[in-house]
Amino acid sequence: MPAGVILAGGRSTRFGEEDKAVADLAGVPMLRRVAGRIEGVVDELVVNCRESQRDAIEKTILDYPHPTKFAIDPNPDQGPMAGIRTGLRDCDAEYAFVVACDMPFVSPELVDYLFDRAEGHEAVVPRLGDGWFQTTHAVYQASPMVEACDTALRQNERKIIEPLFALDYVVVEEEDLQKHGSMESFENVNTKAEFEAAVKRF
Ligand SMILES: Nc1nc2c(ncn2[C@@H]2O[C@H](COP(=O)(O)OP(=O)(O)OP(=O)(O)O)[C@@H](O)[C@H]2O)c(=O)[nH]1
Ligand SMILES: [Mg+2]
Repeated sequence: MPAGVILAGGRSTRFGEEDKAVADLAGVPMLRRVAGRIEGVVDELVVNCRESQRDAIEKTILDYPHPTKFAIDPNPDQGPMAGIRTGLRDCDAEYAFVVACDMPFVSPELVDYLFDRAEGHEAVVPRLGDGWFQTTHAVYQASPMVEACDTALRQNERKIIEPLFALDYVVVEEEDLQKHGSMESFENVNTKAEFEAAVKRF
């Protein structure tokens, strides 16, 4: 089975003082919820974050049913694409589902479908009706994506979409996504208000 990579190296500035990754979302830290949602479709978990976040996050995943690993950003604050690179570099599996720590409604059915679509390709990226590529809710073949990220970063390119164009990638459109899981999967929690609204749904 493939790996799950959870990105948590951001500063949660819209959220406030607290690290949203470990914020208590109706009794379960948000990152732990994300990990739990995908535990049936991955068998390895890699968490990307800064060194200073590690202890607090580690406590929340001690009971995870699969091997877990931390991929610590060598240079913090280089953006989510650098985080994807750091996380994927530490995966044992050939393919990984990369997801942000603030997507607590991630749908395992949808993730499984993205894995299915990845066969024979280097990336599978959902695109919603608004036209945005959901690069932090996507499947990548680890080694080509790491290489593509390294190339982009070397060119001082931090746009998260950029490495994709160096890969053989599949785009899964909203109409297709809707048939394979809930669109709640793509919701992300940035502010305290969004967080409180999410609490009520659990
Ligand atoms: N490794 C790493 N991950 C990041 C970085 N910036 C954002 N991320 C992650 O990318 C995902 C989406 O980012 P945002 O929703 O902007 O989260 P954030 O940056 O922590 O929050 P804001 O400060 O409010 O933008 C989250 O899982 C973040 O943890 C970064 O500089 N490095
Ligand atoms: Mg941010």
